[in-house]
Amino acid sequence: MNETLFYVAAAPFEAACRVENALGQSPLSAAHPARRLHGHSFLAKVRAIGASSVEALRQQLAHSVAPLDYNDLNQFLPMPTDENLARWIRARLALPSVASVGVQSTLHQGADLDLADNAHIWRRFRFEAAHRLPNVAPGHQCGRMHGHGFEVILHANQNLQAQDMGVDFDRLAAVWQPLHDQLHHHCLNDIPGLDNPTSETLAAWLWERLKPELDALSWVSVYETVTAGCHYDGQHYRIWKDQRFESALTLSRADPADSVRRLHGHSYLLRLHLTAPLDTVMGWTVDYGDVKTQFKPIYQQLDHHNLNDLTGLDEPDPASLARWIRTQAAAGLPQLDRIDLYETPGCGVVLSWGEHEPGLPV
Ligand SMILES: Nc1nc2c(c(=O)[nH]1)N=C([C@H](O)[C@H](O)COP(=O)(O)OP(=O)(O)OP(=O)(O)O)CN2
Repeated sequence: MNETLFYVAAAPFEAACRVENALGQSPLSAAHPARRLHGHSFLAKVRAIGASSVEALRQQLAHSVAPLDYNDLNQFLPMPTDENLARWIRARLALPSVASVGVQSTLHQGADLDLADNAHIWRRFRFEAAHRLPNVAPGHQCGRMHGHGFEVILHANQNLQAQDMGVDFDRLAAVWQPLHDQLHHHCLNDIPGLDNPTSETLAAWLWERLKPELDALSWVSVYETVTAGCHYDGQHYRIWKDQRFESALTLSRADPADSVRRLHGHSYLLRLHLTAPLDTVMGWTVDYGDVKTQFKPIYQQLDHHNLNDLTGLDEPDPASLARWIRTQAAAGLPQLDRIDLYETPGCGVVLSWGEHEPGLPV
């Protein structure tokens, strides 16, 4: 399977806007609050195939959004939807290697656009519920009644066809609301169809109910905990498990003037993605706990260590480190097909070699 390496970077900016043009026209309803002057802590994101370094890409993105910071977006673009902002930043970045540019206006919603204006619109929701997994082995922690603050992301994919806006975030909220009412402050095991409420079962249950309401729905993501969850697209289950490690490094091949040649460190975030068919008895693909167990020997080499001491890794730049992790994890985690490795929040690499949707941006 071909491997794709994306460099990813993020840059924040604070800005005011009004989602209507100078003529008072807007894709939003007349009473929509976003038509009033308001502000957001925006986050711009870029994903590029090839960059001299993650930091270079971050600096290019930060430079591109700098004029927008503490400014009025309507002075820069007539209709400052997240989609148009992504287009504006993409044009200013002018990097041939860019795969997508995203803008999120809040922590809970955003739009990512590729070069052909294929848009990925997403919005995050949350509900609080109890559950237990009835088929796990005796003593497994998830067999006990417990609960989570579950988070769900609804993803919609469409080509924008030059429109200012794709699927309205409010539309995502509207289709979500009846499901929130069924799930929030309930025990999932009591809900028909959720007698074995794994992340996988829940993602498929949500998909079946939402897809007829929203044709553009492309994925449903269920965050069972802050470190683990499942994406489902009507056919494929893709789970992830996050690991954090604290490591020191020097990058001896960097430019002589670059401070990363000095001994420094990062709090890394590693997201392991696995694709596997559903085990219909367990209701899951691979137990998150097993992912953690299989990864433990690798984790122990990474966490609170100097990455320059790792055997078989010449230089611990994020791309080389992600490839090293892929090699080390292959035997224990054969279902692994993507690794996201962030050195700093939003900045790192995505290494993908799976068959299905390597580009899912979140
Ligand atoms: N593939 C799945 N594996 C597991 C599921 C699931 O739904 N699908 N569910 C569970 C448990 O319900 C559990 O609550 C979550 O598991 P885990 O990530 O192991 O939880 P931790 O609190 O131990 O997470 P850490 O952040 O690693 O401490 C189990 N597996």
